[in-house]
Amino acid sequence: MKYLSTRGEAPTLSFSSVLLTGLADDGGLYMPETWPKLKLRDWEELRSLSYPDLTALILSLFAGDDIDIKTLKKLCSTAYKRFNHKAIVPFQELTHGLFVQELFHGPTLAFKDLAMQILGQLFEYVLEKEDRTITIVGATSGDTGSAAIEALRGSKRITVVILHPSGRVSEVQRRQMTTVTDQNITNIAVEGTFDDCQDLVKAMFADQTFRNEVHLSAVNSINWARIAAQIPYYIYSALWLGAPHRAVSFAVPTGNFGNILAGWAAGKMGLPVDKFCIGSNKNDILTRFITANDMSIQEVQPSLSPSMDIQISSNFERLLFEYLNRDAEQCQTLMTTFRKNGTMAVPPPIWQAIGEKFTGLSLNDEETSQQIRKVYEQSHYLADPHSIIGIAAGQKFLQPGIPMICMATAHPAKFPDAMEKACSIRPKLPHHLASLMTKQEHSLTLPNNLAEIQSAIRNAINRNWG
Ligand SMILES: Cc1ncc(COP(=O)(O)O)c(C=O)c1O
Ligand SMILES: N[C@@H](CCOP(=O)(O)O)C(=O)O
Repeated sequence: MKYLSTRGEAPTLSFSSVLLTGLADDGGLYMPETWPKLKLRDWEELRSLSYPDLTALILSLFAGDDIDIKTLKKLCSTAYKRFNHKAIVPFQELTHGLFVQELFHGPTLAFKDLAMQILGQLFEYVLEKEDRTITIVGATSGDTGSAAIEALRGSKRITVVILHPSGRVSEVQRRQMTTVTDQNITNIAVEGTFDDCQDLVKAMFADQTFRNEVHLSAVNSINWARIAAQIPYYIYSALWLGAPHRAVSFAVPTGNFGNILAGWAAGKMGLPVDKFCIGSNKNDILTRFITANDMSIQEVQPSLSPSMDIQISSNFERLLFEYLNRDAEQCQTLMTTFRKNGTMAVPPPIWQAIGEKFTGLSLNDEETSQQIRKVYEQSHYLADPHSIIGIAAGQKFLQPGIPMICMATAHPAKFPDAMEKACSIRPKLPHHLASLMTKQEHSLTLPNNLAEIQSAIRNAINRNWG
């Protein structure tokens, strides 16, 4: 299996190289050259597997000859040992035909653990095999950072630097990152937004000298391996609800567009999906695009769902590339003008085609609180301020006879203030995080300045490796 860049000017790479490369040399995102297709007997086999084995099988279709299935099974089994639910990704029917799939039973209580715990295993395996070291610089609006730190802390081959927008993540999210003391971990609070943090990461990838000097790699969903590892839970719940013989729909609270793109990738592999329902908070660029072909960047506004306070959704580029019939030149032109002018003129036929598969709903903070309260009162289900937006989108677009699976992406205890405001309940952190709020924090605060952050990264590398 080979991978090519959405911008068409980077070398094609194998799965392991894509894992270590992160962002393509030409600024594009890697995509599989062809989509692996699941045949009828594959579905039967998948149905009989545990979640870790199902994940290994799906990953083997993307890893090609790079990693054999036996190894993948071992890595996936280790990755999911730290989940505190037997089913790993359990789901339940909330109201008739509407299901909630909980993706937050991993160590940091958000869906990021599902891919990140595997990435940790994959990185160690490939780096060991190639006898290499890397520096990972990640951007987070709250959850990717702690999941990456938890998956990679203590690694001898990886220095990890996480950039988060200063003052724009919840206290629990910040502490999950800043209280970790392993010497390979550094946190930087950037004076800016998540989009600024993500732009800094992309600028570091564009700086070839720096990139080569530090052996830069990525844990954000710009890294294809992240997307690949998020595909299995879509297949898992759909299988239990009748796939491939019956179509399902998914409702996903969306920010960087990685999670929902993984579901769409499952569709490309043959999973019958009726609709993908995007849930946005007041940073609603994706919903504006779906409903009105308005892809214009507005200022990022802090909301009750901080992890979705994003305007520039990296993975939209992957979707665009595919709907442009893989015309990398056109994709490159659209993306470059988008960043230059702050708006993208998606050709109307492409917008219409996307609109046949995707729908969108956005909630402001007041609506988010109301929905949390309503779902709790009606169904006794406590959804966090991100998950509730997916649930609201699922409710809006539910069709008779088509199961709607709403992705619950974080545990409500990560956002106690928002939960208390919405429904007067302050959910408790699970036992393993009981001391989080009293531990000492360690982080740097830096301006949104590439040179200063690169210098801090060099210091982090020196501190870690001497
Ligand atoms: C809790 C939570 N929900 C939803 C999202 C949005 O997911 P994505 O960025 O993959 O669209 C995020 C951030 O990624 C998140 O942390
Ligand atoms: N919401 C994310 C933002 C980064 O998304 P990613 O999927 O590209 O890692 C976060 O919580 O950090």
